[in-house]
Amino acid sequence: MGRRRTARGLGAEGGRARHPAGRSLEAFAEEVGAALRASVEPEAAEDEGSSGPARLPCTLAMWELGHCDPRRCTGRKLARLGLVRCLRLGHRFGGVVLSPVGSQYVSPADRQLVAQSGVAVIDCSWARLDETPFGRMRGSHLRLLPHLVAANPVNYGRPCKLSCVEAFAATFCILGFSDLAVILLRKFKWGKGFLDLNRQLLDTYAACSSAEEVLQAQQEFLAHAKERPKEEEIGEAWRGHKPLVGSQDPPDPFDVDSGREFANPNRPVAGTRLLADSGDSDSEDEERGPGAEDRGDSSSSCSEEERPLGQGAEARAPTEVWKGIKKRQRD
Ligand SMILES: C[S@@+](CC[C@H](N)C(=O)[O-])C[C@H]1O[C@@H](n2cnc3c(N)ncnc32)[C@H](O)[C@@H]1O
Repeated sequence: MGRRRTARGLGAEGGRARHPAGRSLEAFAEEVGAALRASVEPEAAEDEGSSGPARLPCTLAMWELGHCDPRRCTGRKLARLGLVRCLRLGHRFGGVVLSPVGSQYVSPADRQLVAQSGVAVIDCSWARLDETPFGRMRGSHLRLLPHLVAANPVNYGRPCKLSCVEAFAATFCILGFSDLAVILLRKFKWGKGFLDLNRQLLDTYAACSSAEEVLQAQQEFLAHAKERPKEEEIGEAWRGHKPLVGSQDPPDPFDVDSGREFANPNRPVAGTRLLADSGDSDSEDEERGPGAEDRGDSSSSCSEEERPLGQGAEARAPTEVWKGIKKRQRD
């Protein structure tokens, strides 16, 4: 077969050449910091001599099944922004594959694997898992995320069924690379809410050393949550915890053919900007809003197999960075 196509200067191996084998976790962590700085201060990165937008220090990829409304789909938005590359069905991905059919949990034991080979998601509909060809999205490291709660406006407060960007971000937080989570989540108005909602759990999982410890931490958390009736707003969502595969759910509001109006009983009723978005997690105005950094092509996201990896941002604690970003946007 002919050589694989490259896109926008990305190497034929989807940036693998830029992520040298044997790179230490310390070196990776430094690159994470540089990526965050470059994402927050792209001008400063250029002053330091890097040409063009900074790249993420590891590959982010997705198989895109075309189930979701492109305007709402968080994975497609990341692809449009050049932060995620798209994979063809049949393509094997060497890093962690976040999958509803995974059986082992993401844990800090995956740090080296992710630093070396990256993370992929499967951009399909939660309501159409039965017709999703998981066998054609191959990988040796399928992973589930432990219990966390969605913060995107479409599924706010629902447990486990995260959007693509939330799944990537959760993985990076559990692995101790939370700056990468910030780089991705800051592309969404509601993104910081994901970290706020899940901070305690993410910290707990990040302090584990193995998938077994993560499982145990989750079980302890869920057992404790059951004993704590109605203590917190999203408690209802926790009690609704169901397996990812085989549950009888209503249509996924992210889907192409779902109506724009739907009710999510978990969504908060305070009058925030987030609530003004009528459930559209990926609206065009958001992409053009401050900090969205869209590179223009908003109509297609995965037409090419290989997409460039993206920008990055600043080596401060995530919350601090977020405050800085908000201040810059106000100014
Ligand atoms: C089902 S798609 C839904 C995408 C959504 N429409 C969006 O806009 O991002 C979400 C993907 O994120 C990953 N993901 C989300 N929650 C997960 C979990 N609890 N465990 C493993 N992977 C998960 C999987 O790759 C999953 O297929």
